[in-house]
Amino acid sequence: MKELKNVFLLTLKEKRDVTLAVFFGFLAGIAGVALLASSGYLISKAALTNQMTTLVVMAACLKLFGLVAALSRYAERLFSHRATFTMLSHLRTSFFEKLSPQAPAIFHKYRSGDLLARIVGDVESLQNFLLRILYPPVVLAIVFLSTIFFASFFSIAIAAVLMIGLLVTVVMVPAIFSWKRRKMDSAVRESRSALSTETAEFLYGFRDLKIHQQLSDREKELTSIAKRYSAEQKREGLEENFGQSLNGTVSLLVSWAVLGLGAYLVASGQLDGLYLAMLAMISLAVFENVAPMAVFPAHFENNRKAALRLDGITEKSTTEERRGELAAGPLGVSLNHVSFHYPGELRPAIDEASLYIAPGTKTAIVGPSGSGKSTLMQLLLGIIKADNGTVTFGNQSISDISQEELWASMNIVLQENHFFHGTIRSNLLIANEQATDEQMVEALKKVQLDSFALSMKVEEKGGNLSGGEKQRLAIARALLKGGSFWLLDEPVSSVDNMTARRIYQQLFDRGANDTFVLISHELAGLEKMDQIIVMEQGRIKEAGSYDKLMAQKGYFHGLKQIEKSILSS
Ligand SMILES: Nc1ncnc2c1ncn2[C@@H]1O[C@H](COP(=O)(O)OP(=O)(O)OP(=O)(O)O)[C@@H](O)[C@H]1O
Repeated sequence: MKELKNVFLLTLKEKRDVTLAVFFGFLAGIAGVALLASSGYLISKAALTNQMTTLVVMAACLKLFGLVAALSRYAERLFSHRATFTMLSHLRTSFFEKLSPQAPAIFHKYRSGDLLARIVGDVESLQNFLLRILYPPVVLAIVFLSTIFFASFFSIAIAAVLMIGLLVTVVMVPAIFSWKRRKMDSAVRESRSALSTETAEFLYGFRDLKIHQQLSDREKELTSIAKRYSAEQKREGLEENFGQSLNGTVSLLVSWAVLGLGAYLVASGQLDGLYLAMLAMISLAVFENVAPMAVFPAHFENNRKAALRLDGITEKSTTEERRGELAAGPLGVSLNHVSFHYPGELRPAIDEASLYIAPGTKTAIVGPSGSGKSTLMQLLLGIIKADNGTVTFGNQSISDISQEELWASMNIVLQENHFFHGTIRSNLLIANEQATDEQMVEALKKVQLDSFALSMKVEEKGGNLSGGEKQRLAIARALLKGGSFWLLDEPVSSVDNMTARRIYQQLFDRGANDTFVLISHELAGLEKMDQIIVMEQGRIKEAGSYDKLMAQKGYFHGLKQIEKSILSS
């Protein structure tokens, strides 16, 4: 039950609506009982006596109870649904607030389809928390107890039968179904998540699957997952129907028992025959309210699992508050014996790395593919957290700095950069909403994209731009940002050498006093860097200026020789 504590607290934020929903739910239920009770009484009275005044009063009561029942049901629906939708909006907001600090590292752990299934499906499942879990048992209990109390004035035995009926339909049957559902795994939820995940993979990889003639195989796989999902839904539906039927049967049996017992009591002179029809009708009416309890176990278990899965994503995110402030001006950064393992990997991607990047200097990080350069970048960005060791900006540990503050001071260009459907202008404004057209045109010029008009259309994911154009547009975006710490992960790998050099020149001229950290496969042109850090298998092999590393005749020198021999052959 503790899994649902958070949803419960969010629902309680809507105390007023919840209380009104319970009140009107009770009123609708009790008015329904009163309606049938008075009609039973009316029928008996009409059959056994001829007091017109009583009949007229009872007929008026019938109308009144009918009206109250209908209006109260409307009010109950109104307040309960309003509370539910407000609670859902609180839930989405609080979930998103917990989730967003974990992005983009969260994709190391969850596939995007699975996340979508959780964000949409599981949050939606929780809309049933108030409507089907929290208040139906409360309303039902009050309606039932009031009815049993009323019936006890006429016959204690009939009140006891109603009480037994209550215990069976509200406690026993749901408890048995709850226990059964707990034993079943959450197959529907899991197959829904599998369907969503595989559909996302299918859509992302559609082109490649088509090229490799794997489309039909994947389609078959997807169809079988979809069928499994339908089958699980059907099984769940049947289970719910069975619960409802069982509860309905028990309710009718109880009504029969009331009638039979009532008839016996009338025959033995212990009950006035005038009340027999009324008590039988009461029993029929009160058990009508029991129907929601049949689906209670299904909804309870669904909600419990949904809350558990949502908590699973966000449990680590209730992180400590980060209060540290970054110093003004260009930043320096140091790593002290930092290690990092990707989850489930044996080999560390970063192994005991220590380095210092002074403020206002230019550092290149080089090394073979897979040596840990991008992982190091992610550590500097705070996207992933070191398992051991410390990352410090100025004199602040990265764990004390809020991600927003850190990123606000950085100009970041990654290997892959996202572009939104829109125009060049709208994509540039992401970096700086205040940027003027002149500044944007100037930035485009600096990355040799003078031919681009600001109004030029950009397709989804920059589909109409070449790889090199996308990289240059990303650099233009970074130029507009105005931070003083540059993190560039192979920013011009798809750009021709001549253009790449011009762009670097522009960047270094523009940020003469800024700190640059550049990841590169290219060993040419590193003479201008203040420091070169050479990585291999997650370790820092060497660090120093170009001249120092060449004079040292170590690893970097070796790489340069290999490069030279390849170029000359
Ligand atoms: N999300 C991940 N999960 C598990 N292992 C990963 C993940 N990302 C990278 N790795 C592993 O970590 C190691 C370092 O990868 P990283 O991307 O940092 O290398 P790199 O030097 O940037 O490579 P490249 O030059 O090819 O971009 C590699 O062995 C890689 O397989």
